[in-house]
Amino acid sequence: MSGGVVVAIDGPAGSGKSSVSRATARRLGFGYQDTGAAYRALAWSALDRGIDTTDAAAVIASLPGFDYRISTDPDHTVVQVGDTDVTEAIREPRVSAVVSQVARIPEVRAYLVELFRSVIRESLRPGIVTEGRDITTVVAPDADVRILLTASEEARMARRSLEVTGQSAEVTAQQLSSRDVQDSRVVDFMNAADGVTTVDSTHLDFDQTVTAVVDLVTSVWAE
Ligand SMILES: Nc1ncnc2c1ncn2[C@@H]1O[C@H](COP(=O)(O)OP(=O)(O)OP(=O)(O)O)[C@@H](O)[C@H]1O
Ligand SMILES: Nc1ccn([C@@H]2O[C@H](COP(=O)(O)O)[C@@H](O)[C@H]2O)c(=O)n1
Repeated sequence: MSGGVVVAIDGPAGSGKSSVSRATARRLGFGYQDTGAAYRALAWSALDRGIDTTDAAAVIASLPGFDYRISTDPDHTVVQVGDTDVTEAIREPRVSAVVSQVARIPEVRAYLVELFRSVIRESLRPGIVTEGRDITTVVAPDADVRILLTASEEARMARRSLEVTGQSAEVTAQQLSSRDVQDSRVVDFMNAADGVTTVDSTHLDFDQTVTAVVDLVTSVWAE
């Protein structure tokens, strides 16, 4: 693992993992790794190449040609597949709708877990915040700080609806909920594993949530 502080954050869709992790990394001068971006980029790439995302063998066959890059600078997160900047495209509802289909394939998970670990190992900053669904349990179970970031389904849906334009709040809420149902068949990100601290942001505003996470990290860092 990295010589710096490793912070692992998991949680359901819309719990604030990416925005809170990025803000935490900024405050602490750490790197930031969004692992969902890799699953999204693989799903985007499959759609782009006309690969059926329900065809596990075809998705697995696409892995060796999957030329994925992500920067770990929290001020400048760019996601690329080959020469294409897919930073925005991977957030489109058409990608969110199929990403769980590629994420449930064990070979895909094994491949990406190794990639995530290498990013953590190669980080040159004093620490790195990595967020996703299985970071506290599979990718970095020995991380210095392990957090499950939660919020009630109502709060998560309301926050996500504020972001998504062009479709009704009901459709957005339904997509978020169905993605969680599919994803939780593969990894448990609703319950904190042993040694993982839960931060429930339901009644916290954004800054209070970031402060809660930063405080947890600095309490370990100061030791
Ligand atoms: N404590 C909070 N209070 C209010 N809004 C918040 C809070 N935490 C996060 N948000 C907002 O909620 C929205 C969803 O957050 P974010 O995209 O970081 O979630 P996520 O867990 O990464 O979601 P996904 O897994 O779907 O990518 C964002 O608009 C973010 O600014
Ligand atoms: N560690 C992870 C991270 C993500 N996934 C899958 O990717 C999807 C998109 O993730 P977001 O964090 O951007 O919402 C998510 O729905 C999972 O299917 C994963 O399996 N493990």
